[in-house]
Amino acid sequence: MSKNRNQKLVTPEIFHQAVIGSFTKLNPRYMMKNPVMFVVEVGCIITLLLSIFPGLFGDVSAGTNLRLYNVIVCIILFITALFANFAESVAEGRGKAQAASLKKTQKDTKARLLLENGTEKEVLSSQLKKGDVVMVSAGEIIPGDGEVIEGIASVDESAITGESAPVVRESGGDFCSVTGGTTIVSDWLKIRITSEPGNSFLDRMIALVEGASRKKTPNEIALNTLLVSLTIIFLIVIVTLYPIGLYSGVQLQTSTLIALCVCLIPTTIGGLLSAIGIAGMDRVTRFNVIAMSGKAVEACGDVDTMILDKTGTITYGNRLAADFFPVGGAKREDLIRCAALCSLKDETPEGKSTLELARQLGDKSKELSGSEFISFSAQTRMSGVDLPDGTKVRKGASDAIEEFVSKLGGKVPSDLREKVSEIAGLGGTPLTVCENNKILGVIYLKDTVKPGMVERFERLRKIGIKTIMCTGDNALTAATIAKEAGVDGFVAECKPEDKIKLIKKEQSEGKIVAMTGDGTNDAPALAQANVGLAMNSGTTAAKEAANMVDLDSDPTKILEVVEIGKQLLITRGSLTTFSIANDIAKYFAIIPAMFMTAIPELGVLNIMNLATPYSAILSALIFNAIIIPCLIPLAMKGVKYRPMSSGKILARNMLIFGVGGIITPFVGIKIIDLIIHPLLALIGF
Ligand SMILES: Nc1ncnc2c1ncn2[C@@H]1O[C@H](COP(=O)(O)OP(=O)(O)OP(=O)(O)O)[C@@H](O)[C@H]1O
Ligand SMILES: [K+]
Ligand SMILES: [Mg+2]
Repeated sequence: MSKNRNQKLVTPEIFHQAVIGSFTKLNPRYMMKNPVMFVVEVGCIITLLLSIFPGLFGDVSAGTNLRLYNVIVCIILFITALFANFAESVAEGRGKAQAASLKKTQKDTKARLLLENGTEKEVLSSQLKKGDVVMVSAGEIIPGDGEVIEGIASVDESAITGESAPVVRESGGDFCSVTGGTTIVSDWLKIRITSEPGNSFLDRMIALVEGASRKKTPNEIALNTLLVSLTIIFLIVIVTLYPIGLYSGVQLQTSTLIALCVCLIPTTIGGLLSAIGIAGMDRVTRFNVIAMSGKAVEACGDVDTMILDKTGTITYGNRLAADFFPVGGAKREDLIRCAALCSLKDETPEGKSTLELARQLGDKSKELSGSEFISFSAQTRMSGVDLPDGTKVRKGASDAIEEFVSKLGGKVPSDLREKVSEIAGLGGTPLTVCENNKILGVIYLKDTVKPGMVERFERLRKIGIKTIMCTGDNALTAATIAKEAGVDGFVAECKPEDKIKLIKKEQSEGKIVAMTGDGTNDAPALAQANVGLAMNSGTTAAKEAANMVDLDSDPTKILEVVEIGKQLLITRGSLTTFSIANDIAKYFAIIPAMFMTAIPELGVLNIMNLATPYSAILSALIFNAIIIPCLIPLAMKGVKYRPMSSGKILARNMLIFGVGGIITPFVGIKIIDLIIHPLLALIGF
């Protein structure tokens, strides 16, 4: 995980940039995108005018310096707007810092383009087009995103993943994808470029972490609408207060009305909203996951169902051959020989380890010239070889082999089922081996459930997420592993298209579905899922279909990403509750103080016992401003939560942030009042 990524909330550099950003974002054209803060800015401009022409709107003052009062309100409003901009700039700054380190990787490098006549031509990496084929050898930088079409090499991807251990990339299979900017450490690769210039993975990643391509998410838009409605309501309240004041013999000054308005509109959440969203994406990036949009991160928070692969996700995935069991009276040597024969060219972990075990047991079978190898596919669930003499040797899922043998007129030995069940009962994968129409026996493939899985699924269950394990394995193995890992459900003998069916079924019940995938096979399912997390090592098709990519290619990462999404939603909900509760509390703090002199009965409501109306208003306004930077750390880090159902989380947070939101301003405003009242008294307020 992001070991070399900066974990500090704000570095001096980010702080510096954010201060500059706070001012440049004051541009009204930019502020308008955030209507709540725009109202603050308009208020600031009006009070500025009133600082120059105090009598502009016919305000009168009884004994106090009206101009000075307007100046003070104007300054506090200005600072409020700056604080909100600062929050957003800090969040953006963290992304920009990451983008800067990525950009270092993005320099133009030389590339060796292979021409059709077989010769090489040196070009710049920026000139490479989709479909070009390049040669890259040890020590050279891979000039663009692509797929390996020949060769096998170890690649240092630390430039983008921060992970220093090199990874193997090879043609075919699920580890054929390479990213521009990474370096080949040993051997060579022939690569077909898969991205157009300027639209590489790195380009898109930089744009995303910089926030350049950030769009408001549907939830943000909905919340914004709510905030705007509240703002309009409070504007109306303030406008009607003026005649009410006149009627009861108080002439409220324009600055007071503006101050009151700003205190009442939801500036806290208005100022922190985009920072919360950016921070959510940033937190995902820190886990070395690139989210293609804020919407994707947010969807994580709504996930109800998580679909996980068994092999490689729940288990280690390097299924190792552990033993050979002959059936139907076949000789063990024959079983081992055939298992080895059909694994000679099988590059899967299953194939490699079968061959290895066979060799350990003394097998010496060699490739016969003219043999035709049939590689494994998830569709057929078997692999094998057709020998020059026409003999067909296969290994694969037992039901697939049984069908294969039956078609050739063979019989299924009576003791096969028993052996298969025995292996499956241990959570292992049985691979049945046949030579033409004769079943010889079973290979026992062992795989282990990763440690800590039970706890992780338990956590997910508590937050109301259902986990379903998908596997191409037989039902018994699936059931055993599912039980051991503690998933809620499983689908056995699952083909790629079954995954899409499963996703669609869940979605038709109104569920939000998350899944991970690596191969091209997974691309349609990744696209269908609400949250699709592709492995960086996977094929380009899978990466393009997904809305998130894990640079570390760790399929279990989906568990963390979903929790980050949940945390984003909880943080936003909590701070919205806090903000609105705050505003209501301020109402009760200021109104009695304002009307106290004219309507002494209101004195009963003045429970806070604030010194003077001026002190009350300015204390509330100051509190309103400083609460924004005080909440930046919470907005960025996210509200801590314990795994429990959404309903419980909501109730708990309503209590903490709602009640807290009502109490905090009472305490805060009172303290500020105690501090500023003597100062105000000095200048005649
Ligand atoms: N190299 C192989 N040769 C022949 N058969 C294989 C090979 N690898 C796997 N199989 C068989 O095909 C089945 C399906 O494999 P597949 O990789 O699609 O799913 P899986 O690895 O069991 O599950 P998951 O979906 O979690 O990866 C396996 O259960 C096994 O019986
Ligand atoms: K407010
Ligand atoms: Mg598999």
